[in-house]
Amino acid sequence: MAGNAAPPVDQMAATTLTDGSDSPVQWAQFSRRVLIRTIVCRPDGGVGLAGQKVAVGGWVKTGREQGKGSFAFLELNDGSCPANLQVIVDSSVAPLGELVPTGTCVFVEGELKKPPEGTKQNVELRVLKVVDVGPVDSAKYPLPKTKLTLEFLRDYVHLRPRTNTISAVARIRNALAYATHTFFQKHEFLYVHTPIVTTSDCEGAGEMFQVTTLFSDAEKAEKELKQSPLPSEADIEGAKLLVKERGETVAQLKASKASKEEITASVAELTKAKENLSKLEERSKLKPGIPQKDGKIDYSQDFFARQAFLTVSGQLQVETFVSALSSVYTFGPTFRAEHSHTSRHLAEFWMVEPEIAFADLEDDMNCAEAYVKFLCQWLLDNCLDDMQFMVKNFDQTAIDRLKMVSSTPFERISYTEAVKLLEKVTEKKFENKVEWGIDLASEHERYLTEVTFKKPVIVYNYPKGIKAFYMRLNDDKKTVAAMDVLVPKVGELIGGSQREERYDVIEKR
Ligand SMILES: NC(=O)C[C@H](N)C(=O)O
Repeated sequence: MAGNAAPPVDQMAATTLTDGSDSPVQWAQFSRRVLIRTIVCRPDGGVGLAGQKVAVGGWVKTGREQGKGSFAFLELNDGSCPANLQVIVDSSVAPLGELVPTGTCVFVEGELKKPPEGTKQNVELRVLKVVDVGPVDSAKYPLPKTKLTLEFLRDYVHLRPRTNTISAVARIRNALAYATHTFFQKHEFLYVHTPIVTTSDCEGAGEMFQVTTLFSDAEKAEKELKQSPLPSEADIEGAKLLVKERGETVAQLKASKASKEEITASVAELTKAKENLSKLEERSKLKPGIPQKDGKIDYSQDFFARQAFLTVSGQLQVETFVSALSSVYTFGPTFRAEHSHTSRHLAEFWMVEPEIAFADLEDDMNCAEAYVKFLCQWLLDNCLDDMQFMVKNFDQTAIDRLKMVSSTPFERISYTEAVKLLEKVTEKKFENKVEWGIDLASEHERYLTEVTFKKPVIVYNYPKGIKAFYMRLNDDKKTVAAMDVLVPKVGELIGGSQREERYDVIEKR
């Protein structure tokens, strides 16, 4: 972006400057600019930086010429925070016309100033030099200033990150990923990468996406066969004969003690004939379509010589690591090919899967509760402005819930108690009947957390029939040491369990 920009050399020598103020400007270490976040998101809104020189780069959110074209206001955003920096450019500094269209990329140097009384900004940038401009043809720029639907944005994948919503989501996801690593690293868990392409389907957690090259191989074979037909048997016989003849020639030359050159040349001919034969034989095996054996698809001819899938969970693989490295976690993409189009079903999502050594269900619940609280507090501490945007546009109670979840001890009740509570509910008719043994539906989970307790709830000790084989059988022989964390407006957020360590017990399940 700033490739041919002359760096403001006097300001580059140090990463901080104390130019006329006690609070220094923070220069980025790997880019010749100051992040807009470090200006406008300071507790004083940037006013303490007035008088200091900076360079900033970003994309114009809105721009307008004022004073009969004598200067322009640009609202500049560089993605480091939702807020924009107000930038003022005088017509004597640069032609204003190409700076103002929404979407224009600009890299400018200037001086931070305290704006006149009565304006909403705490600080603004008076441009001294426009270093670089990436102009936009406003007639063709597809993102108008009006609110756009997420559906509409699907057609503008390359520009989506310029929108307030997608950039806020990106910053929030980044914060949550950072918080996740911070939490587990702080507690001495080791981050383990489990395979994304796998032959394991864990507990049968969901429908799997298959990974195969059989289709592309079949298409390639079909195309090749159209271009040149298969070699005939006569072609192959002819090639075999040639190999035989060339072999005999070599033998004769050797027997008659011919010159080294003659023998080398005839060996080369023999090699050529052999190569030609093996090519023909290879091609003669080309068959159109998907390979079949005994009426079924022959996966021995697939890329991995067996069926392979995108992972639905790294759990079983990470369990092998916990048994050697103590506490570990995975954090990566998982895939489920379920045809349920709800906000709770995604074909691709990121999942955190910790495994704790020498721990029981209570440790598991303590870890889950601490982790959820940590994430909520992290968002309040690091992403409040993005969360405020979410509250305004998507989810009115999001911040209230973050505050509540981060500060309230989670209720813990057994499945049996939960069912008893739900059976007593009279003011609401559930679509799914409540009785001991059912898998709690989303409506039940949400009732418990939103109505009964009005806070996060951990339900534990579920009937063994509805839970996975690896969960530890309790002494009552009817339930397993499993738990689900339920939170308001979402329902189940985490599922976990104590692992069955008794070989004879797990073998029977
Ligand atoms: N499927 C689940 O949510 C349970 C979870 N995989 C566990 O570790 O127990």
